[in-house]
Amino acid sequence: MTFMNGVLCAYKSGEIILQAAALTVLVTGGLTLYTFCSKKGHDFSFLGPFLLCALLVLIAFGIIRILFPLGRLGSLIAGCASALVFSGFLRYDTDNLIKRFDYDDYLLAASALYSNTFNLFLAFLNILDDVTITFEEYQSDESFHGRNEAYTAIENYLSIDSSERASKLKAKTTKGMRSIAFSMDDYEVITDEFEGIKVKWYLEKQLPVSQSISWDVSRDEGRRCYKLMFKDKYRSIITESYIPYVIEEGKKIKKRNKFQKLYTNCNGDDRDLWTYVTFQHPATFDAIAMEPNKKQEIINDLMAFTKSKEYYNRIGKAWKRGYLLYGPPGTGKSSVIAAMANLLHYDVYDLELTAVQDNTSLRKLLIDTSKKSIIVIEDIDCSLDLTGQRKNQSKDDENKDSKVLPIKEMAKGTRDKKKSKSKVTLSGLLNFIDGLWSACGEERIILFTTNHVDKLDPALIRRGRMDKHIELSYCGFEAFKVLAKNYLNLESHNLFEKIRTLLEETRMTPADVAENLMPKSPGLENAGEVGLENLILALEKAKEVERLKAEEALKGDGDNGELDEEESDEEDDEEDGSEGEGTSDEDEDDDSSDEDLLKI
Ligand SMILES: Nc1ncnc2c1ncn2[C@@H]1O[C@H](COP(=O)(O)OP(=O)(O)OP(=O)(O)O)[C@@H](O)[C@H]1O
Repeated sequence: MTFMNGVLCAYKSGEIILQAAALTVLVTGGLTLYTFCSKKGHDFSFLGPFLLCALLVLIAFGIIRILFPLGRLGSLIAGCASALVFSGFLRYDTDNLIKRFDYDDYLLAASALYSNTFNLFLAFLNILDDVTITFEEYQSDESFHGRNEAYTAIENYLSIDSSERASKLKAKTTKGMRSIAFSMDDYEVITDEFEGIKVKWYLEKQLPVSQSISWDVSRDEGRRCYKLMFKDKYRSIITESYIPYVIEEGKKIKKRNKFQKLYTNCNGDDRDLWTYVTFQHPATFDAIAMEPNKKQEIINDLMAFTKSKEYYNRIGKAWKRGYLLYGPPGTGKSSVIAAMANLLHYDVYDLELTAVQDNTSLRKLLIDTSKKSIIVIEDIDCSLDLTGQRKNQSKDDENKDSKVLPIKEMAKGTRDKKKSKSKVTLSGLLNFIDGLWSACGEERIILFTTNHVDKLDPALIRRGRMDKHIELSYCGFEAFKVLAKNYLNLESHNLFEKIRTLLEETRMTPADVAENLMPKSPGLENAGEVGLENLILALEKAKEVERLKAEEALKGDGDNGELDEEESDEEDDEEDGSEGEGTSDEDEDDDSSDEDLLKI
């Protein structure tokens, strides 16, 4: 009984235990005194049968409460009734001890008195009991594998400092998490404090009700629930402020601990649509060389998107946003994607269209992406042939007939052969972006990159599908300053002005600027100056090459006159035809283009 008492007290707040103990001492002392004082007066032996009946009723009520929990009111009634019954027993047993028991019965009388006092204490404990809120691990209305999000958040929240707060801990490593996670063990109690209010968290393990075979291993070993205990007077603070706070904090901790993932659909394994590796790209917006205003605009746009759930609901649109990043190679398109993922802490799904068999597979891939993710299709102009097939088909046939294939055509032939396996259509892709299926899952960013924005089908990149078009261009002076700060830790230098002039006169990608700035040997003393001089040399060289090219072009124009013009026209036509691209085609085929099979 003493042991049981100890266990029970461990799960109650100290204040309640003290109050219950004080009440017990008061009632026990008062009744004993009264019985002693009325030693010769009243005879309480008549109470025996009544108390026995009352005890049986109490036991029956207890069983009913186990089968049909009657909530707080039930425990209040049970507490008051048992306080009365055991006060009666105390009175009755003390009376027996004084008047009827002889020396041999004292042991029995002492145990009876101890048991009465203990039950009285329990009754008071029951009356003064804390409010308890239970958070089940699995909710009955959720899908078979669904875990209660609140339970997971609480688990994460309690894992902070749990190694100091709980005496028995569980340690686990989870795929995709940064470190070993400690959490309180079953039947452990952790005390927490919120705005000066003390609460207790208790982890209870419920044994499985049915012994039926389940494929879900985690559920076979029994479900768990967290019980939050607090005093009734704090009910509103706890339910309105503390619990939302715990859940919010728990989610943040999960986000902090979680590794971002980089998924790919090129896995060669039919079982999993996506396979992933840990996403560890270090790019941040601070390191992106770009006009500061433009950079800030992108950051603001992304942040606004993450907070726009209500807004998207109100206007009746799926909560997703399309970005088109375009610009020459080496201007930082991939780096911006990585910076976006790091800023938002989203997973990245790198969708390789050439590996998707058909529209159905594309839809399956979409459904299988998680929320809070960025779906990327890089170099979309290389993945898709967007100008319709009829013209290309005839061109392909022509190519097949030709005996000697130029290297470019041979390469294209191999690529097309690979592409022909895929039957993804433009309409399939458009549906992927903003069709009915695109609304499965929320908080998603769809991102296309291209080096040739002019070659893309307008339907693919119209506003609404690709909401924001971001051009990444050659390095300007502001972008250079970011690179100089990052690569050389230089914010100003007397060579900056010269570089500014050269950058205005010639075009160089941020990738090339970065490469020139990068110190070539570690620990160089004047690395900053050497880097800047390297860049100046490279810029002057690039300027000279551009000048020579321009001169040659001018000279060529003068020599060849009209003949060259005709030839170049023919070349252009050929090129347009062979690549299957051109705005006029798009216009002609505008309506049918959505339905056309894309060569992937
Ligand atoms: N705007 C930029 N800011 C900072 N670094 C850049 C920028 N552009 C390019 N770089 C540097 O150049 C390298 C290549 O850039 P990145 O791959 O992002 O260019 P890209 O435009 O995606 O090229 P591609 O079109 O060929 O894929 C990066 O590793 C990065 O270090």
